[in-house]
Amino acid sequence: MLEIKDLTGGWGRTTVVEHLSLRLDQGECVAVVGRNGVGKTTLLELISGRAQQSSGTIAFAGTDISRMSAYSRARLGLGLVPQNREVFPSLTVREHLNVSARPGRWTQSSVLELLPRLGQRMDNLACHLSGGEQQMLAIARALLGNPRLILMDEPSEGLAPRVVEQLSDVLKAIIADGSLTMLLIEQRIDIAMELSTRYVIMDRGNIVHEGHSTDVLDGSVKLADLIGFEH
Ligand SMILES: Nc1ncnc2c1ncn2[C@@H]1O[C@H](COP(=O)(O)OP(=O)(O)OP(=O)(O)O)[C@@H](O)[C@H]1O
Repeated sequence: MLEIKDLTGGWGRTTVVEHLSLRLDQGECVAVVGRNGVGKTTLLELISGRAQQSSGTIAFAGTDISRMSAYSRARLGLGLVPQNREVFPSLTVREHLNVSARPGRWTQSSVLELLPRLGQRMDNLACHLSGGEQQMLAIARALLGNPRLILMDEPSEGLAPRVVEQLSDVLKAIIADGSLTMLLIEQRIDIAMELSTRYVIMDRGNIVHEGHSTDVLDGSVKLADLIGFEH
């Protein structure tokens, strides 16, 4: 469903991702892990079309999207939940949900069933929501666009532990639903491994290691050692 070959790109003239190749199959969740600044966000932004690709190809559902605008990629079925959420402070929850809706599996009622808290906040401005609620709103908005592939950038970042647990349950439900493929950046390794079937480790703009998440969960692979975290 997504086939990235020899991808190089970054921001302006700064190259961040170099000669990276990655393949995602329909329905799987792949976790991207690695230290800060190794290019995980840039990889997602290259796929979504908001960073600048200088060479290589990105094929999505059989179409080469390398030269397409971010808007056209979204229309083809690429959804993004960006790192800083990017909700509009002066729009209400209801307005966010109305603006992003496209026909498909996810409707306003199925999204609110998954995220009931948002249903109680429909007429609140996004700027009056807590960090966790804003994250749920960013996820709701992406789901309502009914993407085939969702790119999720550090969803748990900055959230209180209790909210992180709720978020993890929401992501589990989305994956279990089976209608989506997910590429997930998540610094909480335990959550990333529970949600994903495979992981890739990035370092200096490329994938340096990959494997099955169950090997990390059962302790046969020590991910922290491979990533080079200081422990
Ligand atoms: N929107 C952006 N505009 C310009 N430069 C960016 C942008 N996002 C990231 N960068 C730069 O790209 C380089 C790689 O950062 P990136 O955020 O991709 O890494 P990361 O692995 O996601 O790290 P982190 O976990 O800290 O987010 C950094 O030098 C960063 O400053």
